[in-house]
Amino acid sequence: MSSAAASESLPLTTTSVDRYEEQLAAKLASVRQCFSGVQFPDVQVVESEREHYRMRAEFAVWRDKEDLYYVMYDTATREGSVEPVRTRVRVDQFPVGSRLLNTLMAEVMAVARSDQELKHKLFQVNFHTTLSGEAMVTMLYHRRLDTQWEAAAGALRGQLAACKGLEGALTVAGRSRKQKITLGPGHVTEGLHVAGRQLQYRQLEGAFSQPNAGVCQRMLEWAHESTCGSQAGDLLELYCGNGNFTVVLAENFRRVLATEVSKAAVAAAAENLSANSVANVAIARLTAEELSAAWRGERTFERLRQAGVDLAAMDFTTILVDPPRAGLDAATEALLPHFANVVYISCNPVTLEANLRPLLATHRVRRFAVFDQFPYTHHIECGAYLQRMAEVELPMAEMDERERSTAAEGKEVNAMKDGEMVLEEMVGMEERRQDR
Ligand SMILES: C[S@@+](CC[C@H](N)C(=O)[O-])C[C@H]1O[C@@H](n2cnc3c(N)ncnc32)[C@H](O)[C@@H]1O
Repeated sequence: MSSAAASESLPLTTTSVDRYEEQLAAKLASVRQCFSGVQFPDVQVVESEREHYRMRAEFAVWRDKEDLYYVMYDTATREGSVEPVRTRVRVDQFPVGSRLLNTLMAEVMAVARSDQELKHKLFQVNFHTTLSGEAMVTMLYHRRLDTQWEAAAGALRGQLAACKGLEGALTVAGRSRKQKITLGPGHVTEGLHVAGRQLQYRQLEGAFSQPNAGVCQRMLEWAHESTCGSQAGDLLELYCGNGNFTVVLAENFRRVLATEVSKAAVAAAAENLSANSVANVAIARLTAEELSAAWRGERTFERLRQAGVDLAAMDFTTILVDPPRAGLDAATEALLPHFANVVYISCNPVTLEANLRPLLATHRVRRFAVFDQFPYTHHIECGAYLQRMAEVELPMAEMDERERSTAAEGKEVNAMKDGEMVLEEMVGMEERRQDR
C-alpha cells in the first residue's frame, strides 16, 4: 500500500497492513498518556477493517505533460528536521477506500484522460460511497462549467452507472467558483445496522459524514449502550450533524433537543429522523455557543421557539457533544457539569482531555472507548461516558450513614482506603443500586 493512504495529511509514512496492530497500540499509548493520572475503567478498543474501510476520499488531480493522475499529500517530519515536509504521492489505487470507491476512481480517471471537456482545468475529484451501494462523484474545476461540460458529465454518469457494486443512486456533480451543477439526487442514503435496527441516513454532497462506516456502526452501538436506561430524562445533543447519533439514541430518552450549525446538515437530520420514524426529537440550527447563551438565559432564540422548545420545560439528564478537532469553547465546556451524564465523542484526545479535566471534580469516567476510524494515521476517535458522582461530594458522615444502611440490607460493605472510597467500589455500588 502506498504512503498516500495516510489521507488526513498525517506524518505516518508506513501504512502496511501488517503494522496495523503496532500503530494502533502506539495511538492507544498516546491516548493513555493524555489522560495520565485520570481514574479509568478498562478502555474498550474498536478496531477497523484493515482495508476498504473508508467511504469517502478527495484526490488532487495532477498533470504531467500529457498524463493525468490522482495525487495525495503526505506530510511528515523527517529525522533531523523540525519543519514537516509535504510530499506529493501518485495514487492509482486506494486500498483503504471502499471497493466501489476504487472502481469509480479508476473509471473516472480513464474517461477524464480522454475527454477534453472533463479534463480541462480539472484539479480535484471527491468520491463518496456507502455500504448501501450508492455514490457521489464531485469534479472540481478552475473554470466556468457550461452545457458542453454538462453533456460530457451526463455521459460519464451513464457509463459509471454500469459499474460493478453500484447498486443504487449515483450523483455526478461539477463545482467551480460560485457554481455547482448536480446530475442525480445530490445525496446518498447510507444504511447502518445498529442495536438490532437497520437505519437509513441521508448524507449530503460536501457535508460531514463519518468516513469509516464499519467503525461508525460500532461507535453508535457504544453510545446506545452507554445511555441505555435513561428514558426518564431528556438529552441535549450539540454538533448533531446529519443526526448520526440522534437517530440511534432518541429511543433511550423521553425527549431530545439536537442542535447543529450547518443549515444543510439540520435539514438532513430532519429527513433522517423522519425516515427512521423518530418522533421525540426537536432539532434547531444553533451553534454550541448560542445554545450555551440560551442555557444561561442571556439570549433567547426564535429558532428554538420555532422548534417547539422551551428549555425550562426540559428535564435534561444527559448531554452529548461531538465537536470538531478544536474541541469545546469555554462556554460549552462550562455547560457539562450541569448534566448528570456526559457523552463526549472526540476525534482529538488532546482537546478531549482539556475539556474533561475540570469535569472530573464532579464526574467520573464510567466508560471509555477508542474507535479506530482512521487507520494508518495518527488520528483516533474516542468516546467517554461520565456520570456525576454525588458520593464524591457527600460529607463523610453521610457516606458512613449510607454504608451503614447498605450493611443493614445484608449487602457488601464498601471498603474505604485511606479514608476515600475507591472508584471501582463506588461504581460497583452505583451499579448494584441501579440493578435493584
Ligand atoms: C465531528 S462532526 C460530528 C457530526 C455528527 N455528530 C456525526 O456523528 O456525524 C462536527 C459537527 O459540528 C458542526 N459544528 C462545527 N462547529 C460548530 C459549532 N460551533 N456549533 C455547532 N455545530 C458546529 C459541524 O457542522 C459538524 O456537523
